Formats: sequence, structure tokens, C-alpha cells
Amino acid sequence: MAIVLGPNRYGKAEVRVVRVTRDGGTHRIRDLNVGVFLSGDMDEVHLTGDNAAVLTTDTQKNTVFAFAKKYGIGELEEFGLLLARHFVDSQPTIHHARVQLEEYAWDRITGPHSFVKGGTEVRTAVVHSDGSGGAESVVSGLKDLTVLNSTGSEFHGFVEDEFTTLEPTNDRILATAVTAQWRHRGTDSKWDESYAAARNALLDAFATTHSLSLQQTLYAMGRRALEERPELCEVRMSMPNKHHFLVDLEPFGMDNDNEVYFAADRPYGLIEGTVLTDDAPDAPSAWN
Ligand SMILES: O=c1[nH]c(=O)c2[nH]c(=O)[nH]c2[nH]1
Repeated sequence: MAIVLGPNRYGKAEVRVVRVTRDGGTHRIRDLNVGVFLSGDMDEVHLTGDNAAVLTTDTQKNTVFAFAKKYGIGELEEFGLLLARHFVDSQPTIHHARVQLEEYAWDRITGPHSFVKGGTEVRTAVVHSDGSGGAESVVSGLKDLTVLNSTGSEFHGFVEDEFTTLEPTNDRILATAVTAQWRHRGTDSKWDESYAAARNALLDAFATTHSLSLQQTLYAMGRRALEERPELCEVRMSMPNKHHFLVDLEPFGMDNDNEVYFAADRPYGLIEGTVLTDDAPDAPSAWN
């Protein structure tokens, strides 16, 4: 039996870069968390410790800051593509780059240079590139988009075995924190417009679907995004069921007509799924 090196990559995780753009006295601010992960001719560094092929993770981090200065931070996906292509194009030993990005929102308060941090929602992007002219993929998304329907949700007809205690319901709160990623067919979408429209499609489907299960809602959301955005071919979602349990007020001589809930934080159901068009090209490297 021989022991061999399997798939590997290396890079700098969580480069926190804040870019201020000064437009006269008016400032704009972008707040990103960038991860760079590279792979290529890395047998020697693992097998013998020869670092000749290694572009250091320190250099990768510096490149993120230098690009933020040199090119500014435009659309999130575009910034990721710029970085990913640079690493592969400039280094003969690097054949594949993955750049993952998170963006945190800052909303203007008043005046030209004051901001308040946005909510918990985070915009995300993952870019893979084998270099200019090579295979590339772009996955956009968001995480922690927290939503709630205070009615319009039922859950019944499920399996009942000897351990089942859950009561069927025709009216419950449905709440979740959506993490969603959507894969683009190409690498030339209008990124900001596409992001806003996909987000709206998810939100609108959540709000307007009369839900018989969170699974059904998940499918309706992914489907809506794909129907409305032809530049997309696959949506992956992870949605915790933020359970709201009716409080028993009978001991106090009161009824509870779906008015008072206990918001439990754990354990929670975790509903995950993929929705895709039947012509979606295979793209394993877009996700790995
Ligand atoms: O929408 C739901 N899906 C489930 O699979 C499930 N399981 C559960 O206990 N509550 C719910 N709700």
C-alpha cells in the first residue's frame, strides 16, 4: 500500500478589507471579508517542504488590499474575478483560484461620512477561475436573511410513530434565516442588478407562498429565482426552522388564539435543498 497526496488547496482566510471612496467630501464605504484559496503544483511543498512553487498566503492577503486600492471595489463578483484571474495568470505554479467574499452593509446616517451597520444579512459570492480564458464559475448569494410569516403556514399529514408528539397545525408562525447561493450560467451577469432581483424573488416567494411545509417554501423560493432570472441555473438553500411554539396560557385561565409564542432557539429543524434547471451544466468546482 502506498500513501499519496490527495486534493489540496491553501490560502488566506478572512481578509477583512474596508475601502473608503472619497467623492469630494462625500464618502462611500465597502466592508468585505475575502478568502483566497489556491491550488496547482503543490506536490513538492507537501512531500519535501520545497517552497519554490508557493505564493505565500501573506502575499495573497497583501494582494487583496493592493487591488482594493488600485481598482477600487466595484461589484462583489467582479472584484472576486479580478483577484482569482490575477493569481492564476501571474503565477505559473497556480492553476486554480477560489475567491470567496462576504459583504457587510453600512447604511448612511446623515451627512457625508457617517454610517450605521446594516442588519445581520450578508451578501456573498464565490468565484472559481482557472485563469483568463479557462474554466470559471460564479456563485452569488446571501446569508442570514431572517424572515417570518405570522400566518399562512400549516404543517400536518406527517408520519406519526410511537415517538411523535408534535400536534398537526393549520396555522403557525413560519420563520427562518435564509442562506442561499445561486449559480450563474456565465461570468458576465450584471452582478448588482442580478443580486437585487434574485433576493427580491426569494423574499416575494417566501411571503406569497401559502406554506404546507418549510420544504415546500424552499422549493417555491428557488423556483421563483430561477423563473425570474434566466442568467441563473441553480439555487442551493439552507433554512433553519425557527420554531415558534404556542404558550399554554390555560393555567392562567386565558386562551391563546395564536397570539403568544415562545421563540425557541434550539434545537431547530434544518431544511436544505437544491433547485435547478434541467439544462444546468455540471459545475462541481463551482461549489467545492
Ligand atoms: O416545515 C416543517 N418541515 C418539517 O420537516 C418539520 N418537522 C417538524 O417537526 N416541524 C416541521 N416543519
